[in-house]
Amino acid sequence: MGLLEKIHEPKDLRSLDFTELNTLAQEIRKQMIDVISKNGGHLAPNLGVVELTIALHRIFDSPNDKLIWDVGHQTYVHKLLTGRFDRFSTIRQYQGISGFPKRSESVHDCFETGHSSTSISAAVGFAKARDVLREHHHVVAVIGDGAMTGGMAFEALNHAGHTETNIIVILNDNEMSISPNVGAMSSYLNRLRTDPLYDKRKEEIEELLKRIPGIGSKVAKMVAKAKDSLKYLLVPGLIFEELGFTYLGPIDGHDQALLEEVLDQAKHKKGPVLVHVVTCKGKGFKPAEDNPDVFHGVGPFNPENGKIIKKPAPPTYTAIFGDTLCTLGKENPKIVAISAAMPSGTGLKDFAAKFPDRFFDVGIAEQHAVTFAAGLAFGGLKPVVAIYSTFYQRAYDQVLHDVCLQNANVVLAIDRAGVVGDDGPTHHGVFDIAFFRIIPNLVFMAPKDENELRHMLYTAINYDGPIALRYPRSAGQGVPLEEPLREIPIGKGEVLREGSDVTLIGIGPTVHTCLSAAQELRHRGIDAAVINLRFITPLDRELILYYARQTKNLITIEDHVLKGGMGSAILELLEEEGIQGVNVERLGYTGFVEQGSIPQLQMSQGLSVKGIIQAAERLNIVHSIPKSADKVSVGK
Ligand SMILES: Cc1ncc(C[n+]2csc(CCOP(=O)(O)OP(=O)(O)O)c2C)c(N)n1
Ligand SMILES: CC(=O)[C@@H](O)[C@H](O)COP(=O)(O)O
Ligand SMILES: [Mg+2]
Repeated sequence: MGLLEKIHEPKDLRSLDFTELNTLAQEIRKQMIDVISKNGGHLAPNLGVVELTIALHRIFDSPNDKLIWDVGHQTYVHKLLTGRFDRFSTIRQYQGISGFPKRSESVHDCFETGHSSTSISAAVGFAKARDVLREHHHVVAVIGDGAMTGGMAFEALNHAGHTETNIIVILNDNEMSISPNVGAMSSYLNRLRTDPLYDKRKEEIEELLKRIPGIGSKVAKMVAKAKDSLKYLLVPGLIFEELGFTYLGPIDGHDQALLEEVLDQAKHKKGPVLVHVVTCKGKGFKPAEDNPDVFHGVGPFNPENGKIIKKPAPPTYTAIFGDTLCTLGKENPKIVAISAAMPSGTGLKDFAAKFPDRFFDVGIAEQHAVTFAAGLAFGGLKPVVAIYSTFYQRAYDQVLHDVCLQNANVVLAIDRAGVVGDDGPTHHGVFDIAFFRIIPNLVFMAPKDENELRHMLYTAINYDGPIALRYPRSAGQGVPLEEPLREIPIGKGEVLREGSDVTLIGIGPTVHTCLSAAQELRHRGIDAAVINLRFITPLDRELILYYARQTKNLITIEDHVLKGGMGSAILELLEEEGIQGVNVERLGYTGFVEQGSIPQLQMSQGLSVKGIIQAAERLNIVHSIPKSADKVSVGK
């Protein structure tokens, strides 16, 4: 049995010496490589924080002291050290442990994260509560250099500094966001990391002091001891000092003894402290060290050589989006593309390479990304803002207030719309229909397959005003890509199948589940029409009302929560038009959706052929479900 299996809680770490800790670090890395090579997950971020997490759990006393992890994708080590070694092989799996902090999983997970740049705000909250309740524990936020580019982080630093709140912020600086980090903060940190002057100036000053007869060597020792005051003079960690923080660092984030010494120092300082830790993303696994972006969030791979195991599948919607934007970008020099720190995740890497002056990676700053786009639009360009659905939540006011209210000519590309799989509830894009469809002036569409995505993107580029399209984190349907690109008439759905007994209305890829269900219903003598709605706003009112009156039964199916979704919009339409005697069944999610594979989640949530048949049963238009019903489901 190795050391790791004997660690059931942080206190078990405190009896180990540095040789044993080094062995433990190796065991942790091996365990993560083994499990993530099967499950997939955030390997590189976690390999980079092994020594840091061990040190944090040795110097601080979780759960009395609060450890809050920004984004939380780097908490696998924390989970291994806080009693979840035995369940670690289930990480990110359906009904397994989460890949992010989960309060229900452990008392050591004091705050749930997943969206970036929230940790310092939460830490200030915990600290202020501690002070009001006259408690005396420590509060520590661990935030990466990427997350530090998020506006919320600055809001919190500003508040903490101003109120002199006793918190410790560990800045885990590995020069990487998902891709190489961007922005002025990143260049600033780079200067701090690599400031040759700091060491030189420190030596020069100490040499100078030693030369002063009599007192020199004593003063030199004193100054050397009071490193932090010397740093204050020398190291331009000033941005944090000016915000009221004591800045400690930069220090080697893989030097266990040094980490513990500095964390202990930070623990005894008054007021807000920022410890600048320099780490290597992917440390200890060469393929991940060499390609930290690829191994940031990785699928299954060969643990021997890091070779990614790719399953044959049609191109993803994201890939088709990126390719099409490059094609359109060649023809139209006004097209510019914006990413919030996720150029590869959003398929914009090729566009960035082909049109470097027309691509902007703004860092983890979705709010800025959207309003920046509005500025670009009124400046005469055609901006396309590609952000995951879940991260668009961060920029809601900017979409409403800065884009739609003033009709800015902006394209909102909403990637990862629908359940996204193993990332779980913090990342599922299942609220955007609700929060975007209510905004006036916004056209909002969803393609049924990758071919329609291309035509919709073409339509969006040629449309004058705010327009959004949502598409999932999955492979396309493998349909042939038609040329030439053509405009989709705004607000017009399409009838894929005629029928007289019930109308199945899908939006996006759920249309394919409707088509499969219609086949199944036909075997029971039920004649189902299938509509590809295409537009959430403006709704194709005429089409919906015609089929509502004709079949008297509607079943809507959306990869989205029911509340405020596409089905709600159709109910509102029937009510506005005073339509009576039409039965409606809506399929979608009733709340937060857990983690698991996309098909698993859609099946378990009733977004499947079986789900539609059961809905038809509830409408009393079909009476039994043979076993074969549930073989097919939406998405891949
Ligand atoms: C609001 C928000 N936008 C985007 C993301 C996607 N995302 C997850 S991790 C990450 C990069 C984080 O970089 P950093 O904080 O430096 O952590 P590292 O992975 O380098 O340890 C991004 C952009 C997110 N989780 N939240
Ligand atoms: C932790 C985080 O928010 C990102 O790494 C996210 O997991 C990426 O999602 P995709 O894998 O869908 O690009
Ligand atoms: Mg980083």
